[in-house]
Amino acid sequence: MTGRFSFTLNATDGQARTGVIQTPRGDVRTPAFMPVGTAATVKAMLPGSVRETGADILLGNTYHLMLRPGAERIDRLGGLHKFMNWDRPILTDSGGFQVMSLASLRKLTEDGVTFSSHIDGSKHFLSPETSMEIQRLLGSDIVMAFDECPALPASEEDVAKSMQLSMRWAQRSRDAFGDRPGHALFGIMQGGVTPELREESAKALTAIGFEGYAVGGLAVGEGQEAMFGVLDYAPGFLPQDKPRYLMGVGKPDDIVGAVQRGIDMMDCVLPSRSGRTGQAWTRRGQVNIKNARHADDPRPVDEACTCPACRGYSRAYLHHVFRSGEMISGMLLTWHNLHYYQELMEGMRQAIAMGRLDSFVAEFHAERAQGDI
Ligand SMILES: CCCSCc1cc(N)cc2c(=O)[nH]c(N)nc12
Ligand SMILES: [Zn+2]
Repeated sequence: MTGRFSFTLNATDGQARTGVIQTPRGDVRTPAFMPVGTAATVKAMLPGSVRETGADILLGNTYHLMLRPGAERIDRLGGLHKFMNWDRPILTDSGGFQVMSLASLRKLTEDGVTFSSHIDGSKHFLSPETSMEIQRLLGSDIVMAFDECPALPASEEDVAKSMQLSMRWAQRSRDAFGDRPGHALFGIMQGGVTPELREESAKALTAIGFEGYAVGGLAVGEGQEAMFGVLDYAPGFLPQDKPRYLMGVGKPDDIVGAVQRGIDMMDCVLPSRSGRTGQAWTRRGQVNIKNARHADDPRPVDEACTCPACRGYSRAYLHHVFRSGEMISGMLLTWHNLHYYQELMEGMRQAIAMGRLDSFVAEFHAERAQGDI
């Protein structure tokens, strides 16, 4: 595969930016929302359907794929793109975050993390070097540095120690990544909610040099106010000419606020996970389709939505198939939610390009304030 990885900023509006990440497997329009395909699938969706919602890039998980089916097996079968039938860009997380949230019997040292699989209890080891190798075997286009995301609550001293470990791991990730034209390695800023630690982390990562920079250590229970408090300054510590990725975010209003504060890329399981539980995200807020009030409602979830769920089905039908536990229920609402998220991103990209993000955001909040009808 030939071609380069590059990022072009096309317009700014306040702190917000819109641009394009060019990769050999295709362009990623920013600000971008990246659906999560944890175990080589965006749950309840075909790859072609995910593309139809407007997604330019998907996420994969080193932790899950190394445990099952195994990175070597995926490599032997032609890599993750071929394996999951998605030929556009894939970003993979480095695994440390998932180890700390999913695995058992974890032992963290300077060298890396040993842990037991949450699937079968087998023993594994992840380090910057093994994470880079796994992500190379998967063939992902954007590789994340191996980091540690401290669980809350954590003292400032512990957050500082954890961030400094992650910065040493960032250097080791860079060294192990090697020279891979067309592929990108992103560093991950840590530092909790302490400006000085965030700045120290940004300086360390910038000195190492990455093709993009993530803001990690957020969306871990700190709440939107604290998260926005960090985003009011942290993106500004990062290089202006490189993509900024806020990990694990979020609800639609989190995403809008993050874009306003200079974030270019986000990912979250929320639209797909909540779609499987009957939660629809709309311009007018959340709709719990399992609520009895929808049992006889002939209207679509959102009259203005052009997704297959809204074009072809009533709330009454969706209510019925969720109540009956039919597989189509999660398929339809996952599709609707991802479609809504991508429409929100396209709306912000256009608004930034026209210098009217503020009025777009005002309209976004005004519509949600009306609530569902
Ligand atoms: C497929 C999931 C990607 S985002 C996972 C994630 C989510 C959140 N909230 C934080 C972090 C973090 O600090 N570091 C890393 N590697 N990942 C994080
Ligand atoms: Zn819809």
